[in-house]
Amino acid sequence: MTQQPVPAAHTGVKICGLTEGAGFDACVEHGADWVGFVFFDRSPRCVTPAQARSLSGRHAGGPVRVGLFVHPDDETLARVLDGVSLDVLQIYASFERASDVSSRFGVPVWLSQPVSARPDLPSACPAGVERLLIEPKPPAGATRPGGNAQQLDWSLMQGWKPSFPWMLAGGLNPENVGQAVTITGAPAVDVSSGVESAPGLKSPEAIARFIRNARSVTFSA
Ligand SMILES: O=C(O)c1ccccc1N[C@@H]1O[C@H](COP(=O)(O)O)[C@@H](O)[C@H]1O
Repeated sequence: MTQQPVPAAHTGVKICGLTEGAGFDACVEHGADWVGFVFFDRSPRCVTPAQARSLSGRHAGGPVRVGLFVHPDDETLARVLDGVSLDVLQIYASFERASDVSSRFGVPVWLSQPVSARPDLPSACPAGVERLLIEPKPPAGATRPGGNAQQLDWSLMQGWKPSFPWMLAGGLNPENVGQAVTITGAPAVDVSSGVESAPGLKSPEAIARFIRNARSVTFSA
């Protein structure tokens, strides 16, 4: 029997930390799969629910809207969800809290998994969590757990083949994303600092190049 070619799937791309219209428009124009809004007041990308709603309203449809939260309490999640419609909650929390948020709010939850050595790579995804984000542990003295333009040692991930959905983040940019995908086999990538012209300000040109370069690498579906 003749072997059928395996269709190539494209690498999923999330552009995180949108704060203004030109960056959001570039995500839509160049076909980002997800856009992220940061609800963490120590980030230069922090937005209010009203700002996120206004950006979202620029285009019907378009990328899936992800809200990013750091150890959020229920009140914060409820207040933000009251102000803007989000499709996914990306959180920094324990496995238990992530499962709890998923069942309380009925919105898909993604959970950050900080990694600095191979044993940190998770072998399972907690119940109710849709996807794990693999990113480096923050540097000593960091004021936020992500968005620090810090790169993971991708070689740690060679041969790691999880059976659950995951995404690679940390220090990615248009120049290194192709190599990151090739080495790690990441089905999806997430970027913030690497597509900015200044902290909190996205570069439409860098967004276009990041998406193009991430998708220039194909993997077997
Ligand atoms: O972007 C932020 O400011 C941020 C704040 C707090 C937690 C996470 C944050 N960002 C996340 O980290 C990844 C990687 O960022 P970078 O590309 O290295 O700057 C980013 O994509 C967000 O998911």
